[in-house]
Amino acid sequence: MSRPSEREISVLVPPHLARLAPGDPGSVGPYVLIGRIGAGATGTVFAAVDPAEGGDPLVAVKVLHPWPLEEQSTLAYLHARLAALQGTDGRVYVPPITFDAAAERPWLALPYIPGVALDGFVREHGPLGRGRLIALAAALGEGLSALHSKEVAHGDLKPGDVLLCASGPRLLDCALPGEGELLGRTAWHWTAPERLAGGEPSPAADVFSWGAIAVFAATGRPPVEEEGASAATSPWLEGVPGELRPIVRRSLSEDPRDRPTVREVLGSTIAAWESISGSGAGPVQGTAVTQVLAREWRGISEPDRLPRLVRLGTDRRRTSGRAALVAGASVVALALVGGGGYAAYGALSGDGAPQAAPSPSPSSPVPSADESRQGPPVVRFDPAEQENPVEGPWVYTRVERAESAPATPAATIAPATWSEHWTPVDAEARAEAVITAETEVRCAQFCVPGPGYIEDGRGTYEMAGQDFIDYLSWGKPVIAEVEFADSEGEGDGPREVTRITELYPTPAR
Ligand SMILES: Nc1ncnc2c1ncn2[C@@H]1O[C@H](COP(=O)(O)OP(=O)(O)OP(=O)(O)O)[C@@H](O)[C@H]1O
Repeated sequence: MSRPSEREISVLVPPHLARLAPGDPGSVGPYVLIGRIGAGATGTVFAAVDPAEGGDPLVAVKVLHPWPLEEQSTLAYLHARLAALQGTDGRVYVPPITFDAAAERPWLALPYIPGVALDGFVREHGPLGRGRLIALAAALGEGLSALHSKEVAHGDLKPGDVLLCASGPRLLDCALPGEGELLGRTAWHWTAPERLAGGEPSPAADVFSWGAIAVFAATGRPPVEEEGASAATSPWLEGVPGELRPIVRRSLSEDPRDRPTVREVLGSTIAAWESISGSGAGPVQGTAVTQVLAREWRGISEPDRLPRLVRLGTDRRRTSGRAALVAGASVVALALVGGGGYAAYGALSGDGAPQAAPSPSPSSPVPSADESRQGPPVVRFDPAEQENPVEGPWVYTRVERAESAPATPAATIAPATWSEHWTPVDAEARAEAVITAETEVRCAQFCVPGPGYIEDGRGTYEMAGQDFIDYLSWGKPVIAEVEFADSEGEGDGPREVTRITELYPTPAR
């Protein structure tokens, strides 16, 4: 990494790094934010640099959504959980480098992991072969074992939390406040029944998720495709290699007491590997898991990072706590604009120069009741209503903005609450839509940003149809304008959607 001047550093950034959005902070704690990596149910993940870091300065900073964090007791729980994670063995699990649970918007910083998420990898390349599958299963067992030895359970393990890197799989994340109530909608394929019923994170629930992920990695499908079906008797176990099937089946037991411990999972996985490789410890030094990875983990290529010059500005003081959000010279201006709640902003462009802020929207991004009745229909996609959230067709309901909705969108509106401000035009009338790879999707600020921010006055990003389908699987009802291929009206059968534009208010800061 070269340092051309005190105020500029060269950073290798992730490919397709999305620009910061209006309203994003320019810095968080000591970190200067340079783009958006993605977003999930609990927060937005930014690529950031630590100006004081001499080596590779790239980190991932997750800024948490505010709505579950209003109670002091929740913040105390968050602090305790992040503190416990910090000391975890980082060979597989990725623990936070640092965090601030007392900040106005609590955040945590993690090492940047240059991997490919398991769900995307399987979607693109198909199920993992037997050797690589066993290596994945062993590494995840080791990651969970490291967490459990610190008396922390992950609580929200899903394929998107597993990054496949050249050196082996890495395990991200853990359940954060607010996530429990979303699990039934966002992650029921991967979540133990007792946790879906409101139980706390536990090692036994993590073992269930381990089994569900193993099935997915082996077959390309989750172990259950219908909510409420028993994972342990699912026919999809048939695609799991025979050596792993018994331990995977036990892991998916309904009753947590019937599940193996993580130690048993690891033991059985290593035994499965020995049975296929025909040998125990070989010339490779290290733990059994290291040996499995060394033999079986080949051919995963990480996305190339791209060089970018990042200008750090003059204010390089370390800031913390509640003052952190607007510090840092990469922020040109951060000004709330009345009504629409947009903020002028300055993101760093590829050459490191601050970009001009986009013009504030002259009107609210939230359409008024009248506006919502003009133009394309506004509909609600509710993940809870989807029979097949993976393959569709996707059920939707025509909605209109409720009279009770707050006049200004700048108020704190959590995603769940936001959709309640829209009422069905006809409560009985549900229809089905087909979303394809060709469907144009404009997703609002809350979602995982795609390659391009669209200056349409609504703070939307361009995404692919598949991204939108994934987005729905987070479990949050989505309110969106839709345009159909058959613009003339609703015939029989699902209608093909040509464009989806999510409507979402500017998040409160
Ligand atoms: N340390 C990291 N290095 C690289 N990418 C990361 C890192 N942490 C998260 N990401 C990526 O950022 C995106 C958003 O992550 P996030 O954890 O918010 O997603 P999620 O697991 O779907 O959400 P949640 O944890 O809120 O349920 C994902 O694509 C994830 O792979």
